[in-house]
Parts: sequence; C-alpha cells; structure tokens
Amino acid sequence: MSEPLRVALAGLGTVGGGVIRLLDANRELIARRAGRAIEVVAVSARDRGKDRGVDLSRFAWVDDTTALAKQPGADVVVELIGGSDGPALTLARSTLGAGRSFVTANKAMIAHHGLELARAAEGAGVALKFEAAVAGGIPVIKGLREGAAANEIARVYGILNGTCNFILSNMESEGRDFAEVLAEAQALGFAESDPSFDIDGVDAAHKLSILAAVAFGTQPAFDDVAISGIRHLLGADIAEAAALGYRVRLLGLAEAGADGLFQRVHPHLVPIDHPLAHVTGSLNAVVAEGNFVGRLLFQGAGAGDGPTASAVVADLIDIARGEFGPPFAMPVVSLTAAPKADSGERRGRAYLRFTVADRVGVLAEIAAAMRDAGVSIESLIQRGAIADGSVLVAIVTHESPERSIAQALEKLRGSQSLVGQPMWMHILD
Ligand SMILES: NC(=O)C1=CN([C@@H]2O[C@H](COP(=O)(O)OP(=O)(O)OC[C@H]3O[C@@H](n4cnc5c(N)ncnc54)[C@H](O)[C@@H]3O)[C@@H](O)[C@H]2O)C=CC1
Ligand SMILES: N[C@@H](CC=O)C(=O)O
Repeated sequence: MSEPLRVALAGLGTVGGGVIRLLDANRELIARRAGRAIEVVAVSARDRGKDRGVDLSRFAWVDDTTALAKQPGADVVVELIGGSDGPALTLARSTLGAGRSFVTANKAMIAHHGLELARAAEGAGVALKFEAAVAGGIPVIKGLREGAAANEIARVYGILNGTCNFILSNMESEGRDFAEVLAEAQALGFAESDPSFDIDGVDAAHKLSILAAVAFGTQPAFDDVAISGIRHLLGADIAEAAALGYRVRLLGLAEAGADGLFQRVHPHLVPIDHPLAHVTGSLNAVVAEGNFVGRLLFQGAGAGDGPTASAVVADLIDIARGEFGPPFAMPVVSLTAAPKADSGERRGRAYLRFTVADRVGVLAEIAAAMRDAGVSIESLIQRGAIADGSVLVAIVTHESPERSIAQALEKLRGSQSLVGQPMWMHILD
C-alpha cells in the first residue's frame, strides 16, 4: 500500500470529534477503499484541556490553528471550525496557497468565498472539497457533480436545514414549543454556534447558493438569495396547514430561467403526498430535476456528528485516491455570473396568516386588499381568541403572481386591525 494520506484537523467539536471517531472505527475499510491509510497527524481547537471523549495524545497539538496550513508532514487540512471569515478563511487561503488540499464542512465560508478558494485550488492543482457543507451526510454535491453531470438541471430544491426541520416536525407531531425544541436541537449538536443562522434561514441560504452553483454552473451568489426563516411561525400555522392537507417545511429553491437565476429560502406548505412532507427530524432532502435523468431525490441525515463526518471522510477518500475535479463541477472560468431573477412574475398559491383584532370589519378589510390587488381567495379560516384575545385568519389564495400578493400585504401594512406581521408561505406544487 502507498504512503498514508496525512491530515491536519482544525476544530474538534461535533463534526471534528465525529471525524476522529469515524477514522478510528472504519480505519481498515477506509484504507482498503482509499488504497492507502488516512491518518490524522495534527489537531487544533480553542481549548486543549477539554474532554472530548477521544484520545488526542497520539496527535501533535497546534495552538495556532492557522499554522496547520504549513504543518510539517501533513498532505491535507480539514477545517471544522466554522465562520465565513476569521481563522477558517485564513486557514483555507494559506493551505491552498501552500499547495495543499483543503476539506471543509463550512458552508458559510464556501458561500461567501468559494469562488476565490476554488480559483486558488485550481491554480495550485490541489483539491478543495466541501461535501459536508450541504445537507450533512447526503452525498448531494457528488451526486450532482458526478452522477448527474450529463444533465441540464432546471430546478433544485429541498430541506437544507436539519435544525429547522427538527423544530417543525416536532412542533407538528408533538405540539411542542418552538424554544424548547430549538434547545434540544442545540444540545444534539445540529444547530450552528449562532442558531439564528438556522432559524432565520441563513444557513439554508448558504447551502442553497452552493448547490445552485454546482447544479447550474453559476458563480455562488449568496447575496441573491431571498431569505426568510421560521422565527415568526406559530403552532397555529402548523395546525392550519395540517387541516388543509399540508405540512410546513423550510425549503430552499433555485431555478434557472431565461431571466436569470432565482434563489429563495422560505417556509412552504408541502402537500401531504409529496415526499418532502415525510422528511422529519434532522433529516434533509434535495430534489434535482435533470433533463435526461428526470427527478432525483437525495435524502438522509442533514446534521450531527456521524453523518457530517461521513461526508468529510468521503472527501478525504477521494483525495487519497487522487480523484478530484473542479470544486463547483466545472472550471472557475466556465462558471457564469447569472443575473438575479425577479420573483414578481412567479405564479403560485399562497398561505397568508393574519393575527387580527377581534372587531367588526376586519375580514372585509383583508378581503378588500386582496380584491384590489387582484388576488382571488380559495379558502379562508377564522379561529377565535388566540393568546391575547386576537383572532387568527388564515387564507389560501388561488394561483396569483407574487407581485399581487405583495401588493395586497403592502396595502394592509400599518392597518390598525392587524396585530403583528402577516405570515406568507408559498405552497409547493
Ligand atoms: N454540527 C453539524 O451538524 C454540522 C456542522 N457543519 C459545519 O461544520 C463546522 C463545525 O461545526 P461543529 O462541529 O458543529 O461546531 P462546534 O462548535 O461543535 O466545534 C467547533 C470547533 O472549532 C473550534 N474553534 C472554534 N473557533 C476556533 C478558533 N477561533 N480557533 C481554533 N479553534 C476554534 C472549537 O474549539 C471546536 O473544537 C461548521 O462550519 C458547521 O457549520 C456542517 C454540517 C453539519
Ligand atoms: N446547523 C445545520 C448543521 C448542518 O449543516 C443544520 O441544522 O442543518
């Protein structure tokens, strides 16, 4: 067998610990599959003294994480620290600059700096790999880069955040409180160090922008993703959705069209007979529609130590085998800068929820705003006295341009009848 692939590992938290445990547990199998052993030679994290349940004494400890880029004897650096900038980015730049391969699970960094890093990797003739950055353990980057490489992809969408899906499906099945389920997701190691990235849709948007780049051959364009999360969702929205035959899921969706690339992360009502309605807990799922292969569905664990480590180590196996192509599935020079498509002309059905004061004329005011904007109402439910004596009004619209729905909501902005902001969810067809 050839020389081992020697790894310098930055970050020993949920994912870093998982990588060490996985390399220990499947050492021989991995060596047979990779054609050579994969060995961690040096590690670095913030707190040397912390008990991580793994024996670190066999590795060199490096206090300055960014120095791992030049760690003597290391062939590849694995970054599992997190953060779009800071030490993670310094480490990425200096590792690739030193002509070494780089593996990361850091979607924030790849979404913001992936193009620059891919250029550096290509220039140095080394690998930049980030399978774990999108949908945790699901090999969706590999699936699109390799398995579906012959296809033109029209649309890619799915459940890209395990924390949100864990919260939504727990609220749905057990009627549990948002904050309580979020705390459990944090304890299980699914959530980001700043969980607002999860619940406000930013983490899913990071992943979507990477996925879109790989699927459509475009430069990652995180700033073009329209983002809203699940922070303002009520248990009542989940109950109304269920009564109407839907489940609520936070979806990321990217679509290539004549007017450019449309990218959005938004809570959706998913019909109960759609496969995404049955993706529960911290699972993720991605649907990609190719012009020859048809509809592909990738599903599996989107977060957690084991699944994410599985994706990181798969990247290491590829590097050990000498198999690595362009990070975004085509050379950087071929990635196009797609214009941002306008959502206004998109047509669809919508769920709109208003919390309103319980007084005469409120329903008429909402209905008038819909009529004036040309939005036709398919169904309307009013539920009396929630929490502070206000009333919940949930509307499902007929198919309408999004611009018209936005106009109706704009008309209602500042209305004395409304308590708080309306909730708008798209209905997946
Ligand atoms: N936890 C999960 O399920 C998943 C996480 N990821 C990504 O993997 C990366 C790591 O995530 P986790 O393991 O969950 O994080 P974590 O918070 O559990 O671990 C982070 C590790 O990095 C170290 N670290 C943080 N700042 C540092 C600094 N300035 N210098 C040196 N070391 C530092 C910490 O000491 C810790 O060992 C992140 O980019 C995250 O977005 C990706 C997919 C799933
Ligand atoms: N916080 C992320 C972790 C994996 O990417 C999530 O919940 O999906």
